[in-house]
Amino acid sequence: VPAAEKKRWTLSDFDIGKPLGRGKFGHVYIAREKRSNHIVALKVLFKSQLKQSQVEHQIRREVEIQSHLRHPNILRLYGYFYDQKRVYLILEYAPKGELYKELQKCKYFSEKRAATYVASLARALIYCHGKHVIHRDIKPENLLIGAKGELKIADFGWAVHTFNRRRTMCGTLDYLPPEMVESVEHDANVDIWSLGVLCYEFLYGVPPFEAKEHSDTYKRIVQVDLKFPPKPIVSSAAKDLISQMLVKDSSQRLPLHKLLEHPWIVQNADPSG
Ligand SMILES: O=C(O)Cn1ncc2ncnc(NCCc3cnc(NC(=O)Nc4cccc(Cl)c4)s3)c21
Repeated sequence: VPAAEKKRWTLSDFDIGKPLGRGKFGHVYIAREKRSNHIVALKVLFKSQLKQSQVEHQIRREVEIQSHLRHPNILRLYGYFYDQKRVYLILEYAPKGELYKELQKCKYFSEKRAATYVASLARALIYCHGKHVIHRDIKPENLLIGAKGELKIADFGWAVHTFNRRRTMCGTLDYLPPEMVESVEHDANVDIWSLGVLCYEFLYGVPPFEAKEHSDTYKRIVQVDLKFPPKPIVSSAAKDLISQMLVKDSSQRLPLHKLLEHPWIVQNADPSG
């Protein structure tokens, strides 16, 4: 709906449908824009909660960043509006829902499915990095599934333009690379680390540095305490790729364009993504 982006949206422009999920800051509903009959997802955020979490600036940055991103594996944010108490994000609807629920159901993915997802995410991140945007919060909870089973990166609430890198801590610890856990300067290579963590979790069903206590996860990340369980059986090519991504020195991580040429990706990823 390109032309409509300039327009001032209000709640009366939409028929609201069933709730799709409830996040930390508010609920997501399926909705239909009345004039175009276009189906969207509407995320409703309470201003009170945004204020007390001091994340209003992040919403504005997210809208600004997302307004320039157009990629088949990035969930569109068409626009936003607000009323007295709430802020509404108008989002592309992902008919097959949340990836993490799919991962919980399957326990772990086949190498073909994992490689196809990782390749599509690598292409989306190459696109973002080309626009000096780093996502910084790549994890199963922020991945949705489109109508054709393709992955869509959602929630750029933690994304930044690389010229103004910030040291704020993100969501769950599991996905943070050493430089963010040690809160030193970080760059686009943080997304390569998180993609490596994601690839491991796709194949084993658990993230690589999981531990009971936060402090133990922190230690395992900064020591890059990477171990591959004996079960499920995973190819050495997959382990080789993961080992080249989960490298402490961010400049030594396998660049994303090299990832797309890695034998495990070439042999297992479905080119259509
Ligand atoms: O996820 C579900 O519950 C289920 N679901 N199922 C299908 C489906 N189709 C589309 N979207 C869904 N969900 C919304 C995904 C988001 C995209 N972008 C976001 N941005 C954001 O939350 N920003 C934000 C919030 C609070 C503070 C700050 Cl700082 C930033 S959330 C869908």
